[in-house]
Amino acid sequence: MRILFVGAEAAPVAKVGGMGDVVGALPKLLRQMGHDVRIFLPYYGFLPDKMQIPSEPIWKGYAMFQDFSVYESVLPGTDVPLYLFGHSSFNPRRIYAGEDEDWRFTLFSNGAAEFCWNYWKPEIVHCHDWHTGMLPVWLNQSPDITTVFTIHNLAYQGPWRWYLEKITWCPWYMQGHNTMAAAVQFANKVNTVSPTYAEQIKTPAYGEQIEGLLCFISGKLSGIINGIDTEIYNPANDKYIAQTFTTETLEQRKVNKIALQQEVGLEVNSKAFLIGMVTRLVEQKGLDLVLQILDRFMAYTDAQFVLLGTGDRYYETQMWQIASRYPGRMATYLLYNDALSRRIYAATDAFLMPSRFEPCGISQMMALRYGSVPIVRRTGGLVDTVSHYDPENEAGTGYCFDRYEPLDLFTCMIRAWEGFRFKPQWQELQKRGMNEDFSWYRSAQQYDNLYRSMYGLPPREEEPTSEPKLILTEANDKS
Ligand SMILES: Nc1ncnc2c1ncn2[C@@H]1O[C@H](COP(=O)(O)OP(=O)(O)O[C@H]2O[C@H](CO)[C@@H](O)[C@H](O)[C@H]2O)[C@@H](O)[C@H]1O
Repeated sequence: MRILFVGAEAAPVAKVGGMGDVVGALPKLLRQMGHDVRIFLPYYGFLPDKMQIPSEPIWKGYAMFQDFSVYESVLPGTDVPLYLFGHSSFNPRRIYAGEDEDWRFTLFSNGAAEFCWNYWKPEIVHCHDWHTGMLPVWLNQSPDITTVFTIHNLAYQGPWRWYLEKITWCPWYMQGHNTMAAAVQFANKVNTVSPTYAEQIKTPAYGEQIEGLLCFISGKLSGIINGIDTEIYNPANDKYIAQTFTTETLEQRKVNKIALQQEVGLEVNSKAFLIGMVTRLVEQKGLDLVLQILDRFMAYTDAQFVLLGTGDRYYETQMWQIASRYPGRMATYLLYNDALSRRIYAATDAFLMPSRFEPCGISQMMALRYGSVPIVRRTGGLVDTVSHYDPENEAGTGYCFDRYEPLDLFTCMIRAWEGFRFKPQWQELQKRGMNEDFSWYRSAQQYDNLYRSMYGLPPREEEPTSEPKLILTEANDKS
């Protein structure tokens, strides 16, 4: 099938969070399964630094009284054709956070619709999050193009309808008070990124005001868990970490801990219990809980803590201030850095993710892959990917708590800190996590079946995976 992915992010060239991972990884796998998948992405000002882009556009179009150009390239490291939507509003060297956000992403969606109608006609347009929410509405005009809408984050729902009516074409049949609601109504299939979250968003606690609508369309709503790129994120050959390792050579992992402690200015001590966090600093990620207990946790224990993240100024300053009270024991890095994030996954003993809500979560899968034991709140995709540690039966992969309460998080962190003293059991816990299979292959098969179902085709028989299994046996040479 011909499939066009349309989204605001695509790793490795334009990524802020997990959506970029999905748009960057899934097309590669779907192409291996025989689909002609291509990506449509804004031409951000920083992209020429990261990849080769021809100077001549392949097509010029017109939408919302604006001229735009489309450039063709290839997503680096893959064979996936990448179309870049060129317009001056995307020239700044940023992905989000501008005053013209609503306007320029509506223009981007409009450009994508024009592109499908006039240049490369796909059978399926796979849209991601509110930025692309108007596409299912407009493409409803074309019965030969079907749409899939993936919700990565329901909290961000895009511009209101009154604003859309001022700037663009809202057809007479359009329903929905913002772009997210409109997409949910008009997409042929709607999915979110884990089965648990797909159920949760039908309730008032997680539905972000559109739970009624999501219940109403539940017949076309499903949950497909994300994967991670197990080739790029592989502790056995990751060139960004000080020491590669596998489940067989877990002892060597402490070299990474020492290297990280040196790098971020923590006291060098391979026996210290080191907790890491790599995250967008936003309410979703449970930072208000962390702020309520972190000071006490640091005061009561000898643990160390390293944070890498950017986001709300309030959380940035609060975390920075706690760090200043624990020199040598807590480090806060307020920046975005992929290489450092890998070193944190590879060096920390535990990884903290106490999310208020979590559609899927990629960081906890990365942590498991690199042997960092997740401490998570049981919500959304965290329920589907981390199982509760049961020392008696030697089962489970992480420490979990249920209620969104500071005391529950505190208790859970203390339990992990205590558990870390029992080295053989801890290592088994790490190994179980590292042996979990989070490769994209399984998700790709489910997306394939979703696409097939839209054309009345039966699900494909499960084929043996062509992906290397995640059971690691031998450390590859770093070179
Ligand atoms: N400062 C920093 N430096 C380096 N790397 C950083 C970083 N901050 C974050 N990252 C990286 O960004 C990714 C975060 O992905 P998540 O899925 O955990 O959260 P996010 O909320 O962005 O994604 C949303 O979309 C995804 C995809 O569907 C869902 O899994 C998720 O639940 C939903 O909230 C990870 O790869 C992490 O390593």
